[in-house]
Amino acid sequence: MGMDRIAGTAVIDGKRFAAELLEDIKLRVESARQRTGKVPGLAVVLVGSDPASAVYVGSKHRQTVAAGMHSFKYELATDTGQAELMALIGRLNVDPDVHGILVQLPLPAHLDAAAVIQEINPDKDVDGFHISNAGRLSTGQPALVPCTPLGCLMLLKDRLGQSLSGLHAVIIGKSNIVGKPMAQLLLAENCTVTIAHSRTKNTPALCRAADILVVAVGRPGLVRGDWIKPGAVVIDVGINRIEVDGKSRIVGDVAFEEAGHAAAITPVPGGVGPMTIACLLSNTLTAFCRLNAISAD
Ligand SMILES: Nc1nc(=O)c2c([nH]1)NC[C@@H]1CN(c3ccc(C(=O)N[C@@H](CCC(=O)O)C(=O)O)cc3)C=[N+]21
Repeated sequence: MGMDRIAGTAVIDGKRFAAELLEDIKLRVESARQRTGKVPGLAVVLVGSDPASAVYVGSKHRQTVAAGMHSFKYELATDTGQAELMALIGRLNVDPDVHGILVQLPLPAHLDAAAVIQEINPDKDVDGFHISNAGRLSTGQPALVPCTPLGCLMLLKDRLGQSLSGLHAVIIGKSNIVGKPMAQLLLAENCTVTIAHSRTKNTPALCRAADILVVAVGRPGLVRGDWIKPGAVVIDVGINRIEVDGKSRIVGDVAFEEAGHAAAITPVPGGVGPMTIACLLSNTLTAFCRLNAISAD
């Protein structure tokens, strides 16, 4: 995989990996279309007008179409009620042209996001947020896996030569969306997994033992150079908007310029972010193939 270097450290090019994955998905979408006469379809539901969410949803729409899939966008008013949203999910669950359903988070505060997610047909839950998919992942059954940790795992395997067995992975962050599913994926790869979080007492010392360090907290520069073991692979999931000299910039959770002794690190932007969207499309194709009982390639 293409990558630049800072000193001896490889900068993992997630943007390029995601672009290559998209090309591969495009070929497999065409193959699936020829075998079934049908086209995979992704429905994205956006409630309200959060500008960042609108940008992400626009990007998802463009890439879905670029991969040869159908994209259905539902843009609902901020004051949409719970019942109305649940009814829409109910219709998408049984719509034969829809194979993936994504409800953009966060939802406005008056809506019960957990209830909405549990309403999604688990076989169409391309975010992998449904309890059924979380349970499937943690018990080793075929699941739809949350996109961000799935993308992180792909980058790690590409970097470390597929087998992660026996490596010590430390994950900072215990969210249902990144930290916990990341831990399950790495356990399934036979890593030794430690999860650190805001109440962990000796996080820097734990990190210094990590062969693989995954950081998903949302605090710019949290991880300093001396938290990183020489030769470790560092995956920075953070996306933080900060002001530098009056300009808005996006940075991760790792002090990137202090990581010169890591073997490799993902940059922000251009690392994990683009992989999240590529994995969403990959999950939509996976869902389509399972719903149609065909193989994925
Ligand atoms: N149901 C749901 N599923 C999601 O997957 C979901 C969501 N809700 N809500 C919001 C977060 C955020 N998210 C990102 C996807 C791609 C980039 C991405 O491609 N970032 C680029 C560019 C960043 C930029 O310039 O804005 C990068 O890191 O290089 C970032 C963030 C998906 N999310």
